[in-house]
Amino acid sequence: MSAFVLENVPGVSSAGVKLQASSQAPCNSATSMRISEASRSSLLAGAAAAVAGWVGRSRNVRDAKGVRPARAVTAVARHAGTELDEYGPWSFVKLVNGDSEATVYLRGAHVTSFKVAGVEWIGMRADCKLDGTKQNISGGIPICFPQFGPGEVIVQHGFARNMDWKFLAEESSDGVCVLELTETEETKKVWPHEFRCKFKVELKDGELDTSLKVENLSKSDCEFSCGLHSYWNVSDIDALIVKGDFNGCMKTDRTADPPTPFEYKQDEITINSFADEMYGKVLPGTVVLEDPGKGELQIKSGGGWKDVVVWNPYGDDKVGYKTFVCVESVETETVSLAAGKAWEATMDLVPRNK
Ligand SMILES: O=P(O)(O)OC[C@H]1O[C@@H](O)[C@H](O)[C@@H](O)[C@@H]1O
Repeated sequence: MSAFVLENVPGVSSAGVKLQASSQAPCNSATSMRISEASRSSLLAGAAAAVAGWVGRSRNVRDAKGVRPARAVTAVARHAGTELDEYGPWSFVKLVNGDSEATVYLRGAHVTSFKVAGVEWIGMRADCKLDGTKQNISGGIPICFPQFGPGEVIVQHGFARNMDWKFLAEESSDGVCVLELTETEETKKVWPHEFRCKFKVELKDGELDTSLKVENLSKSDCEFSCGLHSYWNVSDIDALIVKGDFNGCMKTDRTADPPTPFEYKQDEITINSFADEMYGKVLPGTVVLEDPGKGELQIKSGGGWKDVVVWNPYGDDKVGYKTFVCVESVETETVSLAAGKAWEATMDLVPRNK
């Protein structure tokens, strides 16, 4: 197995590696778009360099630990690999492992694609832009931190999803990427804490595991709420069944005025109108999306995730409501984290294609 990280290489190498990866299985439209934007001459030069392996590019290509790979980069798309692409307006990491692939943008540490044998499980909204013209990515797996939902000082769903996270090459490896976010002068204006968030995404063959760690690096306690506002790709929202340990939980219809919790008495959720619902304290646990058109997705949430929020703007064609559902792993209650302490939560995705 050879894993590598492609650094910001001027000219040929970046385009060449993307050509190799994309010619086997394009990951998403952004990848294809970037390749089509590349000049023919740099693609050809890059392709030649890739065929020749890393020879002549040893200063440009290294593995996650800084060691030159022992085999040509052309092998990476068929085995576990991790590639940083800094060619376009927003950088992203492409992970491959067997017949699985995933894409993670540095903007928001945002997973925008997870495919197994070509079947996409991540939902992207029709109004999503990956060209840098919109501050946040609409769809995918947005990380809402340090606030889930609206607020007066911090933007809706927090600032973390609107910021560029740092790719940690030294902590990443075959099929694994780790991204980091720390405070800035801007974040301190709205949330006066020093912190480190790390988001680890590990692509296995047929599974994608994520873990979010929040460390309080301040000298005093900090408070936050947090969530993965995950969008899942579905064949048809009307046919979808969401299953989980919901029977007996407290459900809040957040569109009601006032939103009053009541006991939910089923294990299934179906959606046939605008939905913004919170199912309290049903995690850690597994929620399953049963999609007659494509198979099932197990969403296994652990650690600090406690609540499930279901959101779908039913009827809104502009955002493509029919082919996605948000089933979110959330901690809606305020977490109080002492100085020097860490909070952690995991979400693992296990799809089974039809
Ligand atoms: O459009 P956003 O900010 O990505 O969030 C999507 C939706 O997320 C839901 O949780 C909110 O209740 C909606 O108000 C919001 O529109």
